[in-house]
Order: sequence, then C-alpha cells, then structure tokens
Amino acid sequence: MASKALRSCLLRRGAQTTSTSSSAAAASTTSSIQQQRGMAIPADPLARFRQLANATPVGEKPRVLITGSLGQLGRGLATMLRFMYGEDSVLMTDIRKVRADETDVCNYHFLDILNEGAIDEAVVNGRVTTLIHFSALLSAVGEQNVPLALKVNCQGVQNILEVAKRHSLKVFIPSTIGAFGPETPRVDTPDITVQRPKTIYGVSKVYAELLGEYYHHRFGVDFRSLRFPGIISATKPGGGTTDYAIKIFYDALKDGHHVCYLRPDTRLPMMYDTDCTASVLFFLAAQSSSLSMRTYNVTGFSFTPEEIAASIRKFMPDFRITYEICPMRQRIADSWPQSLDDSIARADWAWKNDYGLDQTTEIMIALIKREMAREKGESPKAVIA
Ligand SMILES: NC(=O)C1=CN([C@@H]2O[C@H](COP(=O)(O)OP(=O)(O)OC[C@H]3O[C@@H](n4cnc5c(N)ncnc54)[C@H](O)[C@@H]3O)[C@@H](O)[C@H]2O)C=CC1
Ligand SMILES: CC(=O)[C@H](N)C(=O)O
Repeated sequence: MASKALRSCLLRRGAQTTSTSSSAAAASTTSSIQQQRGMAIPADPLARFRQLANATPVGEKPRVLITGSLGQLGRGLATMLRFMYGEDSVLMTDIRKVRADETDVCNYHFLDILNEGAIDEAVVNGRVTTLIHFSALLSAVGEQNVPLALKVNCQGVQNILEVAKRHSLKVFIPSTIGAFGPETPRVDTPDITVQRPKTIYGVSKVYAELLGEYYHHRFGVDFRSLRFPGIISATKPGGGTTDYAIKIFYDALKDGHHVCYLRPDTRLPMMYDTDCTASVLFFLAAQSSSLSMRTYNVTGFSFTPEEIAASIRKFMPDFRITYEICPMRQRIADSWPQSLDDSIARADWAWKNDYGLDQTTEIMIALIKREMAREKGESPKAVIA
C-alpha cells in the first residue's frame, strides 16, 4: 500500500515494520490498571492501521485538514493518514516555513487559525471532511506568553468550531492531562472529575473541551477530544512540561548524560507517538453511537525520571542523569495526574496502547541513532532488526 518513500518515512517516524524481541512489561507505575499491561512491540506495527484503512468504505475515506501540522504530533499523523487513505487525503497547515530537512511534509499550506475566513477557504477549496486541530501553545511556553496562549488556544478553538459547524465537519481537538489540577485525584484519574487547572494551557484546554461539547449538543457538531498524556516521539517537542522525556534520549545518545528539570520522583503519564496516532485515528473512525462521551482519557504508561533513566540503562548501561529543578515546570508537573484511567475509551471504542516504557525506550534509541547516522552522512541500518 505504501510507496517506497512513504514507507521509509514511516520507518523513520517510528512505525517500524520489522519485529523486535523486546517483551518487557510496562510495570513502572503505581497504577493497578496500568500494571496489568505487559506487552511486546507488535510484529507488524502497521497492521492495525492497514486493517482500519481496509475497513473504511471508499466513499467514507476522510479528507483531513491538520492545523499546527509542523509541530511534534502533526507530521507523524499526516504520514499515517497518507499511508491509510492516500496521498491526497491530508492538507498540512501551519504558520511557519518548512525546513529543507522536513522531507515528509507534503500538500502544505500557510494557515493562521486566528483567521476564521482563511480556515473556511482552506476547507472549501480542499473539500475537507475532517479537521484535526493541533495548533496550540503548550504548558511551559503558555506560561511565558499568556495573551498569546489565550488567543491561539481559545480564539483558535472558537474559529475551528464555527467552521466545523458551518461545513458539517467532524472535528478533533486534543485535550491533555494539563486540563486537570491539584484538586483532581492524581492516581488513575477518571474522565469525569474535578478540573481546576492552574496553567493558562490547562484553563484553555478545559474551555476547548466544554466549548466543543457545547457545539456538539447545541449544533450537532461531531466534536471529539482525547486527553493525551505526555507524548514521546523522535520529533522536536513544542515547549511542554513533559518534554524532558524526549530530550533525555537525545542527550543519552549525544553525551551519555541528561540534566533533568523535574525531581527524580515526579511521576507522569506518557504514551508513545504511534499509539497517540492510533488513538486519534481509531477514535475518529468510531461510530458516533458507540461514544458515551465526547472527551475521553487515553494513556500508555507512567514513570518518573528515575525510572526512565533505569529503562535507558538497560540499553546504555553508562547513562547518567542529574537534576537541576525548574521551579515552574516542577510546579506544573506536581499539579498533574500521575496516571490516567482510560477504561471508558477501552470499553466504548476498543482503545488499546501497543507500547510500554521499555518498548518506547528501545525504539527511541534506535530512531535517534538512525537520525544521527544520517546527519553524519552514514547510511543507517534498519531501525530494529
Ligand atoms: N505533545 C504532547 O505531549 C501533547 C500534546 N497535546 C496537544 O496536541 C496538540 C499538538 O501538540 P504538539 O504537536 O505537541 O504541539 P507543538 O507545540 O509541537 O505544535 C503546535 C503547532 O501550532 C502552530 N501554531 C502556533 N500558532 C498558530 C497559529 N496562530 N495558527 C496556526 N498554527 C499555529 C505552531 O507553529 C506549531 O507548529 C496540541 O493541541 C497540544 O495541546 C496534548 C497533550 C500532550
Ligand atoms: C502533557 C502536555 O499537554 C504537554 N506535553 C505539556 O507538557 O504541556
């Protein structure tokens, strides 16, 4: 199904097609729910996406516009959508210029989500059926520019929902563990609970959840949202509190040492990139009638900086971690859940994560080694043999 170029792009982005022997259990969590999730990397990680594509009737194949598509999550999702539904199925949009090394970016257009008319135009001209709204300012950068975070995260969501209403689009707007706060139960946090976030990012995401649900009930907009934990990918993160869980791998491979801005015992929920992509695509494909809610928790596994360092040491025994705490990010992390209960997503639309901590570590190390080999002009080996 995938062309050679697309296939190599999927490999680079972590959607490996070769098998691996890793079968470590994802047990690094205090959560009883998550302790049950022993797992091995699937022999064919693309199988679930291929099956979903094959099960979609030709007339129902989506045409998807992704906002903020050059960020951490957008490029991987766009690549997978092209793999599943064809080269023309995705319009990638953002407000910055594409770099020469971003060779996976195709069908790309400038789109500022603060310009509602421009969103209308892109949707009409592109015959779009589904909006995936990724543009946002994340938790740490949001705290540094509150007025801009309010504009991008709140005005942007309003514009997207208005356009979705006008053109009867399906619309996905991600939420986050940041939509919870210190008063929320922090272990196995349920879907419906206290939400009093203390960051502008969290406040704007609660607004997005509630406004989207309002547009659904009031105007029939097919709004869907998932509360993601921190996402781990071999792409540059956009300025969040969970970013250390990506940088730690780059530092491990470059210097053998990572200086962590969170305390060693700070436990947060996380998920591997390919599972994040799967959660969006399977959720969007679910029948409306199977959804008991419009905003669901989804998660992979939880760990502390100490525990991810231990996981890295299984592959790089000399790896060292030291700590220089950033008070702002620590305060944010201390107000977020340590683990999420996503059992309703599992029951309603069969959500399931395929990757645990050790599988994620193994893949991240392989992907970054491959990236470094390319940068040095060497011809990299297959990701995981
Ligand atoms: N990465 C993560 O760990 C998590 C992400 N999420 C959510 O997923 C979504 C995507 O996240 P990431 O890709 O990590 O974010 P990111 O920060 O990497 O990318 C956001 C993109 O939005 C673009 N953008 C900013 N202002 C814009 C504007 N006015 N018009 C159009 N685009 C604009 C930026 O240029 C950037 O490429 C966000 O809504 C985020 O809140 C939720 C939980 C976890
Ligand atoms: C969990 C998130 O929403 C994001 N990665 C952040 O740390 O801000």
